[in-house]
Amino acid sequence: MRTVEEHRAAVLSLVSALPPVTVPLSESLGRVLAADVVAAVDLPGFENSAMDGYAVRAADVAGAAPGSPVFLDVHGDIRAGDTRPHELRAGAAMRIMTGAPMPAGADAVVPVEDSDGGVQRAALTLAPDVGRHVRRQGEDVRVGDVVLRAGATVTPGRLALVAAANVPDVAVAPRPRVVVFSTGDELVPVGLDLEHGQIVDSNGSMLAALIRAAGADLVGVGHLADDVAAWTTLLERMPGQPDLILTTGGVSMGAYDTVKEVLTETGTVDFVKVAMRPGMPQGAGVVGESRTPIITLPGNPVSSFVSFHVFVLPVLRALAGLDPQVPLVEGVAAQSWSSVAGKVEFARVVSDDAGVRLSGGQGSHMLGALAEATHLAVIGEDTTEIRPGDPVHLLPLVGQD
Ligand SMILES: Nc1nc2c(c(=O)[nH]1)N[C@H]1C(S)=C(S)[C@@H](COP(=O)(O)OP(=O)(O)OC[C@H]3O[C@@H](n4cnc5c(N)ncnc54)[C@H](O)[C@@H]3O)O[C@H]1N2
Ligand code: MOO
Repeated sequence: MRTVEEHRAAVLSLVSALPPVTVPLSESLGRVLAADVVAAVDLPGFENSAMDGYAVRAADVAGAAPGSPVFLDVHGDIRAGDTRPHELRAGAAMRIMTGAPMPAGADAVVPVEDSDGGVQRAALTLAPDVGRHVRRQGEDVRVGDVVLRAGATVTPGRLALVAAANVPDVAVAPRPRVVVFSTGDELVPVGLDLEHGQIVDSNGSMLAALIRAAGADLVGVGHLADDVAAWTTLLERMPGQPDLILTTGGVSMGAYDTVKEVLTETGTVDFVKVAMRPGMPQGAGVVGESRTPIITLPGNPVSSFVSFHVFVLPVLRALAGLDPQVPLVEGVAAQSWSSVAGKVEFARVVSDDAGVRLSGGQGSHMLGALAEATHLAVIGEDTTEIRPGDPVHLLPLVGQD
């Protein structure tokens, strides 16, 4: 039997990083930056007022106070967006609006609330310190500063920073193109009437969602019956020019495990047992003239879900040029449970302030516990018993808040 690490290394050896893509900033939300972003301008780009009021020389209004105003002539208005150069004469003030450029010679702003609001001549009742209510050029960001590092995910706040830094396009990690095939004669699309013996193809919906949540592009999804001819045709003409093909089902020991039968014949896909629970039967290799990487996941829904997190997610990350390994987080067990010796167990758990608990029944067909889980608890092959208070390594689930 292969170890989890050995099989992960085997699937990772099938892929190499795709080149980064450049996208308009408006399309970058949620994407991972592939290069540092460098500011094209200072922020603020010029010295400007933080308040609606009067631009002054602080020295000209020293001594102003409520009840003992200083009177200054007002030499015009400066509005936000005014691109003309202005100069403040000694002993005068200019009305200025929030965001408007400070006139040369001014070094402070008196808010309009601390005045009589005069337009020709104003009574000012505040003596501001030098620099008061003035936003200095470059105090936030300097032109040439790295404002975001490669690897950062673009959030609305970061997007605002890049826009303000006047950078219209960003290099981001590519979205790998993935196709998914569910296999098995028992599968029926969701919403149709089920005959006895039939089930809904929930893995198709699940894997499509996982692929999208992992930041990849789903470029094809389908169902294949356990039919060798259909498979052979498909392998000759794979739609969607995918970077990765995923299948679920048909990889264990059954007499009708067609995926295994057809792909074994190609000689380029290995079927192995991995020392893990769930997710023991796995397959991986390349298919077709394009030698497209393929990962064949076991059909049991929980096995498929766990295998996605343990093997497919690192491959998608590697294709996107990211560190394949998602960091584990630490939790503390709040209950006891037993784990099988000799296999790594990926238990479906809830982890919150109350600690780590199993999220429900752990059968590899049990979707109830999957739906409630926040993490997979990674229990080493030598551990057979988890007790309350034990530290637990946790793999965060894709798409989980
Ligand atoms: N004799 C043995 N039998 C089994 C072994 C074994 O080693 N020896 N391994 C078991 C383990 S572990 C797993 S996991 C499964 C893997 O089976 P397959 O990958 O061949 O998957 P299927 O047989 O096609 O289906 C298994 C199970 O999952 C349901 N299924 C399949 N596809 C879907 C889908 N798209 N959506 C929802 N549910 C799906 C299917 O109906 C079966 O109940 O093999 C064990 N057997
Ligand atoms: O290992 Mo299977 O994946 O138990 O369900």
